[in-house]
Amino acid sequence: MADTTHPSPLVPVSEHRAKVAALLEPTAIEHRSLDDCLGLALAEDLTSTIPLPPFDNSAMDGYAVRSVDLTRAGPEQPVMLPVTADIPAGRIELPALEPGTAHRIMTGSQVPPGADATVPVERTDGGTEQVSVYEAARPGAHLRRAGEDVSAGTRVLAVGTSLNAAHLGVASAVGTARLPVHRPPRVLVLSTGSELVAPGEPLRAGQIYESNGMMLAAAVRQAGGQAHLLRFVPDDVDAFHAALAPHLDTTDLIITSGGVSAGAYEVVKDALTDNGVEFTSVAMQPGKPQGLGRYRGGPAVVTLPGNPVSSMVSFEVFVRPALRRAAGHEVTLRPRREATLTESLTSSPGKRQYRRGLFDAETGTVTPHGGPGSHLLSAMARANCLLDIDEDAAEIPAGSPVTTWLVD
Ligand SMILES: Nc1nc2c(c(=O)[nH]1)N[C@H]1C(S)=C(S)[C@@H](COP(=O)(O)OP(=O)(O)OC[C@H]3O[C@@H](n4cnc5c(N)ncnc54)[C@H](O)[C@@H]3O)O[C@H]1N2
Ligand code: MOO
Repeated sequence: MADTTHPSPLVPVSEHRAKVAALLEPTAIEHRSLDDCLGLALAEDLTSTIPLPPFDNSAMDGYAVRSVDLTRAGPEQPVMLPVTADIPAGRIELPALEPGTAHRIMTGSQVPPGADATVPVERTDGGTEQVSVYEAARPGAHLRRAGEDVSAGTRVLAVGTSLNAAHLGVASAVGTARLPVHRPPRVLVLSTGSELVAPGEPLRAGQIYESNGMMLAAAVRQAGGQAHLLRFVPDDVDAFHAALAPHLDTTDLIITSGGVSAGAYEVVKDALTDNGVEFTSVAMQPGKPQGLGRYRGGPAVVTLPGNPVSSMVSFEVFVRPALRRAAGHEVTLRPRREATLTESLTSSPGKRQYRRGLFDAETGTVTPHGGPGSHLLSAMARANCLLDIDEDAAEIPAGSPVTTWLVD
């Protein structure tokens, strides 16, 4: 049973965060097909071996020409040129463009030797045997030069990049089929509490629907981890160990929620205290009761408090940055903005407070949303930011600058 007789001194948020970060090593590097890399972190710089574009090509559908042949062309005095070749995209062998002639050319097609401009088809009569051109062309007009985007040997993606659609696009464009990426950390998410009922089941007196498990598993996935949700471990120490046992070899991090405060039935605390996990109280609201360690010397463990807002805020403050770092991401923190508070706030001195809020990017203001209560889940679901309020603050007047973390 949990020992409630010796409350420990409050640990600063920064200290607990550093300890959680130190629990997780960077995950292994795997070479994955691009199709399987979205959202993962690149493990090495990607350098292009080819230029982009790989060859000079036309930016428009029209006619490849020599600009000197068109110096006198105008709307009233078209210059007529014989069309001596057709160049669809992908044509490899190209005839040279002889003086006084034009080649019909398509967007992306190679520019034939001798041509120095493209005339868009709209500036011509569109002829296929011969073409009347109604506009002069400056040298280089509507051409895209080899290497204009990327020259061979340059870095196109940096190690630590969180791969998005454009990154995968450029990796494909330089001919990469597979990329070295960090394997997503494997996270086991456990909920404890005999009062918990699966959503979809009937709710009896004294029961609540389980929500932390789904929420934390989703937060793990959004952070770039691979989550396995194990719900409804009953408030029983043996059942707790038995639930963990089959997953130990395939888990990097165990996240629990609930069962860590001062009550008589704190199963997480009771099961983990002599099995590698240390429990502390952090100078933070919400999210005071916390724990961390290694389960029997194996996977890392972070125990989060059961109140839903406490669980989620603790995940944001402690777990998300550590997971992102272990998964190799250069950017581990949420975007932060200094915003002007629209209404006054009170806080508990001695505890760093994280309130939920609505950040308005247009006005640069932030409005607290919902009260400080750690059961106010629906207010958190409507919020778009956390207000990071200093440990020493007691009252923050409207108009004060406050650091906000933008969450999604
Ligand atoms: N005497 C004291 N009581 C409490 C203290 C304290 O210092 N002394 N701390 C309070 C604070 S702060 C928090 S936070 C909570 C943390 O409690 P636990 O981590 O032990 O969580 P539980 O007691 O199991 O549950 C708290 C609350 O959250 C609900 N819950 C739990 N798990 C889930 C879940 N998976 N899905 C939805 N809701 C869940 C649970 O039903 C309770 O309502 O302790 C305070 N008490
Ligand atoms: O830590 Mo509790 O989170 O204040 O409700």
